[in-house]
Amino acid sequence: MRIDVVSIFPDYLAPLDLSLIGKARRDGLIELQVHDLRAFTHDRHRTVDDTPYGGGAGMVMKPEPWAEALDHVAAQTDSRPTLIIPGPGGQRLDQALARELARRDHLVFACGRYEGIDERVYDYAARDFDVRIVSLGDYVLNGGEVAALAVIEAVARLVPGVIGNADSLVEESHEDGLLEYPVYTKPEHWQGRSVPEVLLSGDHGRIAAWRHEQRLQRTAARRPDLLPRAAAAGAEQLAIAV
Ligand SMILES: Nc1c(O)cccc1[N+](=O)[O-]
Repeated sequence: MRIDVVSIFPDYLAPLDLSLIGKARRDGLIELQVHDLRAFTHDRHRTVDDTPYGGGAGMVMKPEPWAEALDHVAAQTDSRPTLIIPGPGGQRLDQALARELARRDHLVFACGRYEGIDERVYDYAARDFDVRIVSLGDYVLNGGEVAALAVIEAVARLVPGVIGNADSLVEESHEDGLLEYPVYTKPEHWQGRSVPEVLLSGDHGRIAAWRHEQRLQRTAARRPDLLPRAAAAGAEQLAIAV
């Protein structure tokens, strides 16, 4: 998978050099390029914003640098990349969307700042990209970089080989609609609290059943809104939880 990110704060994406994503880049599973939007300006002040037509507070990101940046990225590929523009009005990121995006060959992230990107850029980009607006949630951020980091992590970890043990992807929260079960490690007894006996039994059938029951109970207690989707996804024994 190829990922490009365009931002006026390229250092914001530095965490993508770390941990599993960083290793995936070094292993060649993911190719990541971060581009400074100001590299696509031509004035002395490297201007990327200006006052909004119609008045109002704040500044709007100028279309010209974005057009040059997107043209630069599009020229590097024969495919039609998916352009993800993080924004509060976008499709909410969930595991299903992460899985969908993980099937794409080339993701490009346009990280807006200020009051946003000139609206004409969205239309301009549709010539070379499949444009998707994606939101982390209904709250206000100062820009798209945090969202880009979250989407990249959620998507990149689904790329085959990025997570060493693919089994760990199976019973994760939201993968089949249910939250994940509680986990424990040594010591067996800690602060007057002990590991559930079933986990020490060595009976894999009992352990699997207990873990599934825990997932059902946790989902019913913490996120009952997920139960209908879990039922549709085939999470058995939902009758116990509802
Ligand atoms: N919510 C928000 C924002 O206010 C600005 C950029 C991106 C997002 N978002 O992805 O959720």
